[in-house]
Amino acid sequence: MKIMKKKFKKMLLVECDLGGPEAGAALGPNALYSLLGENAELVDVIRCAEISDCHNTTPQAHNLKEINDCLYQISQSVSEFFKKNQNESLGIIAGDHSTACGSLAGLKTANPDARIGVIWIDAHADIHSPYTTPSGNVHGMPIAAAVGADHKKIAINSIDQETHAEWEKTKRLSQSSFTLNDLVYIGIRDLEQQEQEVLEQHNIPHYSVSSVSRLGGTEVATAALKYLEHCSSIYVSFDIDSLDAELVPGTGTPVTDGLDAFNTMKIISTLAASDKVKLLEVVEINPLLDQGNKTTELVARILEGVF
Ligand SMILES: NC(=[NH2+])NCCC[C@H](N)C(=O)O
Ligand SMILES: [Mn+2]
Repeated sequence: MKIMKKKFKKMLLVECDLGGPEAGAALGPNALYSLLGENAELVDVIRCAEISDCHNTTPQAHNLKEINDCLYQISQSVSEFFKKNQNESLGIIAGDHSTACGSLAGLKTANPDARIGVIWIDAHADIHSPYTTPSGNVHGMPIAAAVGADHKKIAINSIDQETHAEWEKTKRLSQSSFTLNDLVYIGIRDLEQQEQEVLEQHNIPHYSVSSVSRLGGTEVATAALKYLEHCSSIYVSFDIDSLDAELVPGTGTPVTDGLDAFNTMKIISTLAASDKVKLLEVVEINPLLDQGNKTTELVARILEGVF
């Protein structure tokens, strides 16, 4: 039997569902981890507060106070890992997408001089701020937090004092780990007007689902890596709602007309093969919404050979 050498053998779990519309995504990391087999080595488990314990005093960014506590822990854990294991890679399985800016902050802290590129595989652009969010859900905001953007010129919300104070803290914790010049999207198809404007203004490249079907996952991933050629480290965020809604019932914000499993597997394996890809994060599995274990099992299969 051929023993495959998996790139992301060391795993961090982040159990958080404070950033999405409902509870359950905090159970995703364990559900997926339990399918990975004994080769996956756990480096840390970070548990965020439970929704029922949050007072939600930040109406334009729900539960942001508790999410900030979580971001701090993630950033510490990730930076410690990379300081100790300079040439290694880390896999993260997180709950909702709100904590991704914490992972990026950790990578940045460990390598302050690195120019970090980001490949964001998602149905959504997740580039809102509390000033532009339609829902107040923080899982729609991690990119704005990571780059330190408010988008005040295109605001639709005025934000209260506490939301303001916590958002300032989120941006501080996120440490401007990268810039919008070093971002590529794959699979996005459900964006608000404000997000469209930000993407156009910054000329952020995105590969649509139809371009992935036309060109193939390998070619798209290769092109994304090429676009980020000048970056020294790359972070990949894989939101499972990038996949077609039919394939992933166990996620909080499913969107139709998404990626197929084969091309997604090609994208992930091509990205993972790049030495520059240091962090691969998988998010938004919600076992409470799943049909049996259909979603988690599919994601585990997509990650086979990588995680
Ligand atoms: N990571 C996610 N699933 N994000 C969904 C965001 C949906 C919508 N754009 C919002 O901000 O509420
Ligand atoms: Mn997302």
